[in-house]
Amino acid sequence: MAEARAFHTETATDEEIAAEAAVVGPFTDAVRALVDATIRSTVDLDEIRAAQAEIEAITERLTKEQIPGGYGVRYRTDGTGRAWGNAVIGLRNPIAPPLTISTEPSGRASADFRLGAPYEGPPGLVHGGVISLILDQVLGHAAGAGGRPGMTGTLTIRYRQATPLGELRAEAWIDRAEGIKTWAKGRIIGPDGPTAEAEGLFILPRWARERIARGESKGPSPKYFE
Ligand SMILES: CCCCCCCCCC(=O)SCCNC(=O)CCNC(=O)[C@H](O)C(C)(C)COP(=O)(O)OP(=O)(O)OC[C@H]1O[C@@H](n2cnc3c(N)ncnc32)[C@H](O)[C@@H]1OP(=O)(O)O
Repeated sequence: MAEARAFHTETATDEEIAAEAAVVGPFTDAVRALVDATIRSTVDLDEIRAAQAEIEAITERLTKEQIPGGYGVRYRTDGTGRAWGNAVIGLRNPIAPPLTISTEPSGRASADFRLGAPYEGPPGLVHGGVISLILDQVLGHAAGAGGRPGMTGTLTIRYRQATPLGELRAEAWIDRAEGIKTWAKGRIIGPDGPTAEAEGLFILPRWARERIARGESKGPSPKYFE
């Protein structure tokens, strides 16, 4: 089952996780800078060919040892977890901007972040799919923060005005809830105000409901999806 593959338990201590983060965080930032340079560099074609050979050598070095599949989410017995492969927040994912999302137990989430050249759609503007990606995550965090984690069932975005590349903010909150369903709302705010608004329905999935019913989990808590 996909969820069995994706959720791992681990015994790493705070110190071990901090030591790893101190190395892989800056490493991922370096790869992020490489992605940006891949788009924006104006060096000549011979220089690009030479750089490609060096990058391929580094990739070969890194893939000598690697895990199968995605990073998944690793949990400790205290319920804290790390989603370091996540496409929006992942510490080890250079595709992630990344967002650092603040949450409140009342079911609110927010993040200030920057989107540069790798996230472009229309010229100088953020790709609509990237906006949807970010809102999905931030709305999901709001639901989880309120103790109502879930998988996205539906996500509706209203693009009110173009979102310029650069400094942005995302905000989300729980709008209402009923049984296993939680509706969250949110928005992206640019320099000229809100650019996109979202409403999403987050559903506690059947497999999580069954785990809770079997007594294998204390209840629907954010730890499933952090
Ligand atoms: C700290 C937390 C951080 C969290 C961050 C998360 C951010 C990222 C979130 C994601 O990106 S999740 C990935 C994108 N979403 C998915 O891949 C979800 C794929 N779909 C599923 O896994 C399942 O369809 C789903 C979990 C949504 C529902 O499956 P269930 O087997 O639990 O549903 P079931 O058939 O038992 O139906 C339960 C209720 O939900 C309703 N339902 C099911 N799927 C629905 C859907 N897609 N839209 C609307 N309603 C839906 C269904 O009609 C029913 O309503 P009623 O109880 O009123 O009859």
